[in-house]
Amino acid sequence: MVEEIQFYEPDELHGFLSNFSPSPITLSNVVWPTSEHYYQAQKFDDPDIQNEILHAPTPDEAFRLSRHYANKVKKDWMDVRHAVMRYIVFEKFRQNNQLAHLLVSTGDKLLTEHSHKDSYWGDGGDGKGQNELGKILMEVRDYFAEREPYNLVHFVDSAKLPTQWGTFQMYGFVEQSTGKEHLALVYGELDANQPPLIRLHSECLTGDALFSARCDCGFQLSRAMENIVNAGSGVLFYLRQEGRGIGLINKIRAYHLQDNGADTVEANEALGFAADMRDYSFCRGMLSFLNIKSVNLMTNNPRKVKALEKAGIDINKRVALQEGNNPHNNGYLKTKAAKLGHMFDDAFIK
Ligand SMILES: Nc1nc2c(ncn2[C@@H]2O[C@H](COP(=O)(O)OP(=O)(O)OP(=O)(O)O)[C@@H](O)[C@H]2O)c(=O)[nH]1
Ligand SMILES: [Zn+2]
Repeated sequence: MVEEIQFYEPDELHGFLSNFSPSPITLSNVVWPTSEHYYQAQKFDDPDIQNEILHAPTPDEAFRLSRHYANKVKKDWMDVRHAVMRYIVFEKFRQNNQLAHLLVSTGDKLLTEHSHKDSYWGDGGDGKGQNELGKILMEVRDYFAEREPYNLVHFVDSAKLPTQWGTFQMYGFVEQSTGKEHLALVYGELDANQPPLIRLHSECLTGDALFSARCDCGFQLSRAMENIVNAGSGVLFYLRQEGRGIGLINKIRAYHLQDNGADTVEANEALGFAADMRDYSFCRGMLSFLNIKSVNLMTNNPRKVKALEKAGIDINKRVALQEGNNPHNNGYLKTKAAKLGHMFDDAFIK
């Protein structure tokens, strides 16, 4: 059975699908506050009425004004209204990245405008209406669903995550090509015109959760979260790339080989893996969802910088994150510098 999403009020769970939900749309230097404002204004040829609707304080008021001027609606309106609606709904999602991601994340569910007032755009309240708005939304969804970055990850839900440093908002995503679940922990308000401080942290269960001193991951994770809070805003992406992409059990095998003298790169190769199996291309989906185009990236890894650049993300600045050098990981850090190119200050790994 096909699952259905019914929407109507803009402040309900799937309210972003409603034409009444706030979604600025710029057309010929004019900013329409909602698709409803634009749609109602197009009923008239009179520029004064159009202008009055454009400046209506709410979409409800835009709707009311259009009813008020009902006798001035242009003659061919019924012939063109579907095309007008299709155009503005497409623009709404094309110009509001996060809304396009949310739309694609509805998957293949049936989208229904559940309106007892409208049996053309909506389902008429009894399910017998034509649901033309729902059909347009599904058509727009099909368009974005096959395109990057919308097809890279699906956003699922978001919730608060209080931590010892501060309260983050945690966003959950599913990578479409692998089914892996990734997180973005957002702190503070992101400013669309300022590159935020971010960390792309590759999962390391042993270091991040089990206090391992074999690597520097856990130390870097805490410092990155602290730095983000101190900066006032930023994002920690927690990427499920355990063991540089070989998985936890293979990492244990690699550690076993290292217990017997191999270094971290030799161990991977002995197991038949490349030194680093991580792919970062899906990160563009999460960054786009958060409307981030340029970043200040906390990392010592030049491959990460290159991979992100290749994925179309501008690295405004690299910020070193040198943490947790200790007798158990000193050899590992030296190998990372020598063989994987990690940029450490000499004083840090001496
Ligand atoms: N295969 C393998 N993975 C490891 C080993 N030690 C740590 N890892 C994994 O390496 C990943 C972290 O990579 P690092 O090279 O420490 O750091 P990075 O992410 O490349 O670079 P930074 O951004 O500077 O931290 C995590 O997924 C760890 O689980 C190891 O000996 N073998
Ligand atoms: Zn680690």
